[in-house]
Amino acid sequence: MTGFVNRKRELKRLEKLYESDTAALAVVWGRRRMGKTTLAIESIRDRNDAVYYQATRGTADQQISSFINDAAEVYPGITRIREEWEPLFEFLAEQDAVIIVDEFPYLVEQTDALPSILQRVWDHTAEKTATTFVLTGSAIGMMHEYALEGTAPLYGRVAKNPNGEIEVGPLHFEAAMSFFADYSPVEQVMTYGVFGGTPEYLRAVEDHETLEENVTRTLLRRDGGLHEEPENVLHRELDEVDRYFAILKSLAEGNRVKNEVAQGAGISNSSVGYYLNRLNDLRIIERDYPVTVDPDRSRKGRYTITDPLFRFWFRFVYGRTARYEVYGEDAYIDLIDPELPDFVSGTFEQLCQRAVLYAFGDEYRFVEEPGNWWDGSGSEIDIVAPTNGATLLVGEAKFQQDAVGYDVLSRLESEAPKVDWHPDSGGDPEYTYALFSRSGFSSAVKEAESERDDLHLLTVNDVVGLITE
Ligand SMILES: Nc1ncnc2c1ncn2[C@@H]1O[C@H](COP(=O)(O)OP(=O)(O)OP(=O)(O)O)[C@@H](O)[C@H]1O
Repeated sequence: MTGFVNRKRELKRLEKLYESDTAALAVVWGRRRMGKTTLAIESIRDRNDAVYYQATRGTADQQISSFINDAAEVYPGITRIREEWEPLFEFLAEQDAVIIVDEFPYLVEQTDALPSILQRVWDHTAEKTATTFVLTGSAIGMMHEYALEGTAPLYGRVAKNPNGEIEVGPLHFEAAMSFFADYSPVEQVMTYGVFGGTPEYLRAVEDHETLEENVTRTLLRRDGGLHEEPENVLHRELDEVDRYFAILKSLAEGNRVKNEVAQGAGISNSSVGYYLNRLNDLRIIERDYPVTVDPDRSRKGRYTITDPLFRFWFRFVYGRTARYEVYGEDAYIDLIDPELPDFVSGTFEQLCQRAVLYAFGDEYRFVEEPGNWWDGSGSEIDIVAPTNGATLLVGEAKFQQDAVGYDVLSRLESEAPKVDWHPDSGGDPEYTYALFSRSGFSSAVKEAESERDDLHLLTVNDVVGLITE
């Protein structure tokens, strides 16, 4: 089994808080299964001043007594303290302890004054010590309510510290690779494109043979471990779940602009924004802008389902289980496999955007993260990367099973001048073209590359190699 992977940045931030001479209150948040517990435990592995308590559902008395038991392993004196949260926390703060309360929302469900109690402990005692309190929670709405929003009781104390808020998101491609290191680059991109970077989902597919087997076993079968996962996450996090289902289904069908999403979901345009924002808080969807546009001043945003597993589920699993049962063993080959290259192409595109930084970083200084560009009249380019000079790098990424032909290059050349970008020095941009392909290039394209300096060809092996090097 793969050991602990990555999370170096998050560990460093926690370590800074633990080592500092001043008190710190930190919140570690992220969707369930992202690895908050694993991170918290790893962060105190070599410490002898840390209390780790994993809250479970139960009465407040049970929770307090479990907390005392766990804390007493490190601070035996705690058994003499009155069995109430306030004096217990004060006692530990006075020892300069590191205190991790995992799944803090379970405690608040029983003791709704707990955020205010903690606030009091902070102001009376903890603030003058070198203690660190870490609260984790996967109920994102609740973590916002208690600590992350401007009006939340603990907000000021968390926000005061630059390392106070630690969001645990999906693992990047290169970290996720450790779970399927034996796969070829194409299989790696496809697996990441279906399962994404949630460690628990990657655990479900490591040590297994093929993508077909993994998808069939975990997602298509009624008893598959991930068969109901997106549904469970939505039910756990949100009210009015039907509306969120309708919106995600609408997005999975290809609607991306707000009013189209609303229309596809059968929800009024004026209320859909609220639901989209909540899904954005959960990091299930995001709003993208053309790379040359300032998001704060643009109305051009398009929504996408960012989490690959959610995207896959809403496209291929939701409402289709009975059909897969009828197809039996052929379900994957007949119904999913033919659509997968198209489905995974968005993930491949994002990886190509990142690869641009490594492939061309020595030659150009990019002034924006490479990203998509589109206008309102049907023109679109997969990769656009403005530089600090006169060059605009433009690229197309193809994950199809055919070699990329000259038509792709011609189209890119005719679309490039439509991008609304000009060099700071004035004048017209010079273009550098990059084509990315899963299945190689036609001889005409290869010949063009050998004759021109402004054309670069990269395969999926190059892309994966550049990112993971
Ligand atoms: N950095 C990591 N490297 C390797 N495996 C990991 C990593 N993070 C998490 N995992 C694995 O993913 C699974 C889920 O992790 P974990 O329980 O820590 O998530 P969580 O965010 O605390 O979830 P929940 O909120 O549901 O309790 C576990 O099997 C864990 O071993």
